[in-house]
Amino acid sequence: MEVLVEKKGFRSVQELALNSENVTPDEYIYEDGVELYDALPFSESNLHITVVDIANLTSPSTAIAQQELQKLQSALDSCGFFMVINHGMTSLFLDKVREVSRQFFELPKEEKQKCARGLGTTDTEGYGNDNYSDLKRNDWADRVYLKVHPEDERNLKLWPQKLNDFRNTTQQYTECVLQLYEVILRAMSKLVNLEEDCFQKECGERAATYMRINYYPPCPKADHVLGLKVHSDPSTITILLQDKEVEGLQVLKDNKWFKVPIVPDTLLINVGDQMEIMSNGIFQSPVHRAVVDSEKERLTVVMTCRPNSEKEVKPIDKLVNESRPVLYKTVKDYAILYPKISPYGRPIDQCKI
Ligand SMILES: O=C(O)CCC(=O)C(=O)O
Ligand SMILES: [Fe+2]
Repeated sequence: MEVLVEKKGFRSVQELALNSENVTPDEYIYEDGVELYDALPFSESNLHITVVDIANLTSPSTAIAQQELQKLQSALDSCGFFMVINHGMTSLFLDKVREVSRQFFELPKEEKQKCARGLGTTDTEGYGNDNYSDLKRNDWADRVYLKVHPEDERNLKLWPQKLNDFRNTTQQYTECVLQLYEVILRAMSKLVNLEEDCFQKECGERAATYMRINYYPPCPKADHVLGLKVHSDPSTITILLQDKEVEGLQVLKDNKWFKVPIVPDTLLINVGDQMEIMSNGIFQSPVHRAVVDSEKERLTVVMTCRPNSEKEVKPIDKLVNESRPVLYKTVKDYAILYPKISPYGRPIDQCKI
């Protein structure tokens, strides 16, 4: 397995960072520096991101829930990202999720390789990175990408065997995330005056959740590489656990890049492309990217929730009318297909009618 992976060019960024003797290979380098990438200016200020209180959102008091819904609305209108508090997960538990994720990257190379992804472009699950020889630039990151739900569709041979707590913690985290997911989808349905379970129904039975652990080693040329290219997420929504100390996520707003600050104990949520399609463009998926640090590693744990890959996803009928005609084509298995067609920026632009 290892030989095959090496022969076909899998090169872990983690190893590269250790062995590079301060030389960063060209295929990672943006010559003009990442601040100028796409000629979009960079703001030194942090983006203001609305904090939504899940306890309020689910409060039996209509007035309290309504007030919180308005906050969610303003977050979705302003940048498509929001933070949540009172989500039911303790600080200690979130630390545990980060810890088992980090432990994966501390495993010996041979152990990590046992979980290596296949090499086909649709074999995305497992350990590796998304650096293909036909891309112009590589990302300064390795990742582990695993289907965590539905449980009987887990590909357990790609899960690390030597980490005792990995499976339990991931199981627990998945359960918590699925609950949160439901609360958010219900709230978003309410915001567009649909039945509360409408978005969930649109995702089909056995909708999928994937966990993606992003590991960004430090890079001596940090201001000339990207940890993750400019993209929007192909998910319905994405639930992101940030690194505890090291910032790196940036969001595009009004043609400027803004830093997303770390707020302890919150989770960060963003709209994905398939929600944009279902909502007929009422909710928009934000464009974002990750930068890396010159000295410190960074780790994020991302849960992407998305429709069943067999389900046709299209704008919901009730959100189509004379003033808002159908804006998107019907798609199927979007999360696999579209990023391959357009690995930069917003593949969803190709679904616009
Ligand atoms: O690591 C981050 O901050 C961003 C991760 C991300 O955008 C993704 O995994 O889709
Ligand atoms: Fe993303």
